[in-house]
Amino acid sequence: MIAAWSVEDVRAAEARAMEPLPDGELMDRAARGLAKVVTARLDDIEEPRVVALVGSGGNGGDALFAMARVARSDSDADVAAVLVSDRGAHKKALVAAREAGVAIVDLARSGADEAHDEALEKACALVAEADVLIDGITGIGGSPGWSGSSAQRCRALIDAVDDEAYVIAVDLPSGADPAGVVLDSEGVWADETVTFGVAKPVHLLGTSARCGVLTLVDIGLDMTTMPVAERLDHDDVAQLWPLPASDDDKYSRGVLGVVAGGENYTGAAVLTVTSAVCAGAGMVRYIGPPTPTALVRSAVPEAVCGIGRVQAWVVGPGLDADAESDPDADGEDVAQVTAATEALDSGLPCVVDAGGLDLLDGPRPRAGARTLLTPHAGELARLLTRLEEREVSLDDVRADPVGHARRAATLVHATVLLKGSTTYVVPPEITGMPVRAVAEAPAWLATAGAGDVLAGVAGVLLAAGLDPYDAGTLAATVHGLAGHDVNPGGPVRALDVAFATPAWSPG
Ligand SMILES: NC(=O)C1=CN([C@@H]2O[C@H](COP(=O)(O)OP(=O)(O)OC[C@H]3O[C@@H](n4cnc5c(N)ncnc54)[C@H](O)[C@@H]3O)[C@@H](O)[C@H]2O)[C@@H](O)CC1
Ligand SMILES: Nc1ncnc2c1ncn2[C@@H]1O[C@H](COP(=O)(O)OP(=O)(O)O)[C@@H](O)[C@H]1O
Ligand SMILES: [K+]
Repeated sequence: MIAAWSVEDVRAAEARAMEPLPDGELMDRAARGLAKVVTARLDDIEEPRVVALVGSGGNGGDALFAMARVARSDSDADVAAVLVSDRGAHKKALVAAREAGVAIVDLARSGADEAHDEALEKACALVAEADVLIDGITGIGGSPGWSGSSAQRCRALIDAVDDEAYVIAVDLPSGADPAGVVLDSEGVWADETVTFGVAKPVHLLGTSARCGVLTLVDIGLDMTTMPVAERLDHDDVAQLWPLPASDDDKYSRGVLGVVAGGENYTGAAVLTVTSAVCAGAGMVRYIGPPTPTALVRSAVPEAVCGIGRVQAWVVGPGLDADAESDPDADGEDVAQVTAATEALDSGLPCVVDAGGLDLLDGPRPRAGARTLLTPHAGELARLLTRLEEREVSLDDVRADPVGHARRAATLVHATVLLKGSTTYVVPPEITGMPVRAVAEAPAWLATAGAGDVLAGVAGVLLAAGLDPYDAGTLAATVHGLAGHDVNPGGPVRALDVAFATPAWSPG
C-alpha cells in the first residue's frame, strides 16, 4: 500500500524529525537521495547536460544541494541552476552549488526590463539544451499554478523544455496542487518525481498523472496520524483477493445476484454476469426480462437464471428504473425493477450502479447494510442533484471529485466508487478512513460496458465477504490492470477486460 499524508501532517512530522538532528540534516538527506536518483538517470547519457530550475524555498534548497553533489560526482555532467525567484534561493545551498562548480543563472529582476528579458532568453536557451531537467521551483509550500512575480518566467522556462528531456520533479511537480484537489493548474509535468519521507496527496489523487514515476527517498519521518489517501500495489491485490479453501463449496464462496440489463440494454446483463463468473464467483444468479435472460443463458452457461438465495447483489447496470412508474412498461421490466428494489431493501451487501442509483432516495432501509455505489461523474451529479434537491453539475463534480463523492457517501451511508481516469473509493466521512485512488487503467478503458464489468467484479468481492471499501478498491485496481493486459497501448473491448480478470486473481 502506498499511503499519502496531508501537507500539515508532513510538516509536523518534519518538525519532530528535525528536533534532535543537527541543522540542515533533513534537507541533506533529501538532497543526497535526490542526487543519487539523478546520477543514476545520467548513466546512459554521454556528457549529460543537467539544468535545475530553483525556487526560493526549501524545494529549491533540495535541488541546489543535490546539484552540488551531482557536479562533484564522477558523472562528467555539465550542471547549471536557474534561480527563478526575485527572492533568490536558499543561501547555504547556493553557496554549496557555487563551490561545487554549478553554473548559476540568477533571473531575479534587478535592473532594466531589457536586461531581464535578455537573461530570461539565455536561460530558456540553456533549458532547451538540457538532457535532464530538475524541477525545484516549489514543493509542498507551493500553491496551484504559477503566481507572483516569477509566474511569467516559470511559464517561459517550462515551455522551453525539450520534449526529449527527462524531467525530474523535486518532491512534486511545481504548479501541481500539493493537496491533489485542483486538477487543471498549469505547471510541470514530470517523467519522475522524487519525494521525501512519505507520499503526499498530489502523488496519488487526480494530479498523479503529472508526477510520472514516483520514487520515495527515506528521510526518517515518523507519521503518527492517519494518511489521507492510499493506493494499492500488486502485493495488496494478492493479499486482499479472496481465495477458496479446500473445504469451500460454491455457496460458501459467495453467490452473487445480478439485477441488470433490461429489454433495452441487454448487453449490460451479459457483461456483468460474464465478468462476475470470470472474477471467480461461487455462483451467479441473473434476474431480468426474457431477452437478456436468453442472452445470458447462451453466453454464460455457468450462470443460473431466476431468483434464489444470494450473499450479495449487483443492482443497476443497464436497468430501466422508470419501468415501475411507466404505464406502458412491459410487465417483465416492472418485475425486474421490483427485484432491484427488494435487493436494495434487503440487508445484503449491494453494488449499486447506473439505473440502480436512480432507485436510491437516501440510506438503504436496513441500517448497516454494506453498500458500494459505482457512479461515473455524470451519475454522481444526477444523484446529488436529487438527494440534495439542488443543481449539482458534471463540472462541479469534475472540479472536486472527492468532495462530491464524500457527500454522496454521507447521504447514502455507503462507500462511493467514483469512476474516471482516476477512480476514487470514498468511504463515509465518519469512518475517518483515507480516500483510495486507483489510476491503473489506460484511457482506452473509457469504453461502453467497462463499468458493467467493474460492477461484476466488485459484486463478487462483496459476495465473498470483503467490505465495500476493499471490494471497490480491489475491483477498480484489477479492472485497470486487466484493461492494460488485453491491449497494451491500443483499443480495449469491455468483454475482453472481463476475460482478463482471472489473471489478476492470485492463487
Ligand atoms: N523542512 C525541511 O527540512 C525539509 C524540506 N524539504 C523541501 O522543502 C520543501 C518545502 O519548502 P518550503 O516550505 O520552503 O516551500 P517551497 O519550496 O515548496 O515553496 C515556497 C516558495 O515558493 C513560492 N511559491 C509558492 N507557490 C507559488 C506559485 N504558485 N508560483 C510561484 N511561486 C510560488 C513561495 O512564495 C515561496 O517562496 C519541500 O517540498 C521539500 O522539497 C525537504 O528538503 C525535506 C526536509
Ligand atoms: N480516461 C480514462 N482513463 C482510464 N479509465 C477510464 C477513463 N475514463 C473512464 N475510465 C474507466 O472506464 C470505465 C467506464 O465505466 P462507465 O462510464 O460506467 O461505462 P459503462 O456504463 O458504459 O459500462 C470505468 O471503470 C472508468 O473508471
Ligand atoms: K518541485
